[in-house]
Amino acid sequence: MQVGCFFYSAEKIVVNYVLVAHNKTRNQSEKSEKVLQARKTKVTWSAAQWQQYESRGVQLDQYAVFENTDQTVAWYGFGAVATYTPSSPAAFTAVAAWVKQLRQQLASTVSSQDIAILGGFAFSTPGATQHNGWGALANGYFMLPRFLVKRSGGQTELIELSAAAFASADLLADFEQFLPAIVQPGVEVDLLQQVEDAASWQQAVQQVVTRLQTDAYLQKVVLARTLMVTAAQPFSVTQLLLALRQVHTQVYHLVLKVADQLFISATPERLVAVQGQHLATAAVAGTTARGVDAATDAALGAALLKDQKNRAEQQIVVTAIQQRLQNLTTELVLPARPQLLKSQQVQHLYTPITAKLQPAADLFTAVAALHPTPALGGQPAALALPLIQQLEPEYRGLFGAPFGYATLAGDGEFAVAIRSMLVQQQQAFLFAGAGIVAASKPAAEVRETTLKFQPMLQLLRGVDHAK
Ligand SMILES: C=C(O[C@@H]1C=C(C(=O)O)C=C[C@H]1O)C(=O)O
Repeated sequence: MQVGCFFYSAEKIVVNYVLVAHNKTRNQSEKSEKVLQARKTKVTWSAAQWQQYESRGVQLDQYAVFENTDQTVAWYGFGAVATYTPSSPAAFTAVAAWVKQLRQQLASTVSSQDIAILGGFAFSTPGATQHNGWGALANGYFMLPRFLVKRSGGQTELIELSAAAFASADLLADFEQFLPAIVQPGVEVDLLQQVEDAASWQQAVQQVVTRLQTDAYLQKVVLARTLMVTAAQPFSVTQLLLALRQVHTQVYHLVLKVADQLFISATPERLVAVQGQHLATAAVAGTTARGVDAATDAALGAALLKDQKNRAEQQIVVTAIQQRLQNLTTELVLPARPQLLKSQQVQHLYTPITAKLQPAADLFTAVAALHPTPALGGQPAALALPLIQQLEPEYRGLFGAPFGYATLAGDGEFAVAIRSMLVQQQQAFLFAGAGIVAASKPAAEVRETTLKFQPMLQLLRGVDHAK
């Protein structure tokens, strides 16, 4: 299905408009004082109408997008009723507690399945001097949107959330009123300058390889590098999002805009999805290029499936995920051999994994157990993460971290925010990493990360040049 197409029933139905707390939540609501109002309506917007709403929405101080890889589930957040920056090392527990608190404050018959927070965690806790360009996003950032658009099961719904009375009785009119009137124009930008750290990064990779060859315990370290791109004019958020949907299909689309900072990811990698007790995750690691034609592409894929170094690199991820889910789940199911996961520029080894969550576990305990998998951190994490901290030139911020949505009912999905960048006015910081093992060749890892910059570079070059 094309992104941005909303051709559903022509009728507008206001499902809920409830202003009083129900009994169950009254005590907690009184304690936390605020009461969260919610109402929703089914919507039937055309693609053009949706595009208009989005290009107005991106001018708000907060805008967020989560679209899953086949575009069957999507959440969009326009503005925020509340925001949360999880600054402690216990970020996952803190966000879980925030979601619980929101659920207790909900004073509406709109289902908690239809209300979600959106946003991303930081990859790690920033050190005192490590914030670099991340600013307000340095610790991760979550929002409970003021207006949510939810797309799932072939339907699109608009949900309004408010801590005060609604502006009018008409939800759609409130939405129209809330959005800035002017559509952001799409401007052509010239990429002026690219600053990369390939040479020094290659040396860091060599250091890691030496360490891997001499340290009996260290198996894998994922090292990332950055590319800074500066343009003559500020990048247009609207143009970037247009290109994101146009160029990158079959991947997640993740967007978080806070004031003048914009984080974008076109990642193929799921961290974890939870629906009821059902959990789905994936081990994604090992990389090769896409071929110029079908035959070359298939040959590259077949070679990757047979390659011992890449198979070992990916098996480390599979094994770690199995171990980490052991105490949280039952009925863990996974195929014996990896498959291929293909996106625009690269293909990976991929093992989908499903399991049943134990009653005491939930989406956030699963995120906490899994992040970072050895696909982004290394193995063992206790040795790999300090090396990353020491050798990487830049703080990762949201790069490689869990980004997604969580409903107030407890379901949700987090992707691993790779193939991503932070855009601020006319500057963009791109991130790309590669799993290093004892058999890695530093020059090949530079080529691999150069390839992994391409998805975001394409967006910066604009829709016209993107294909
Ligand atoms: C770290 C990145 O990708 C990860 C590393 C991979 C690898 O080393 O082969 C493959 C997929 C991702 O899990 C990235 O794209 O920046």
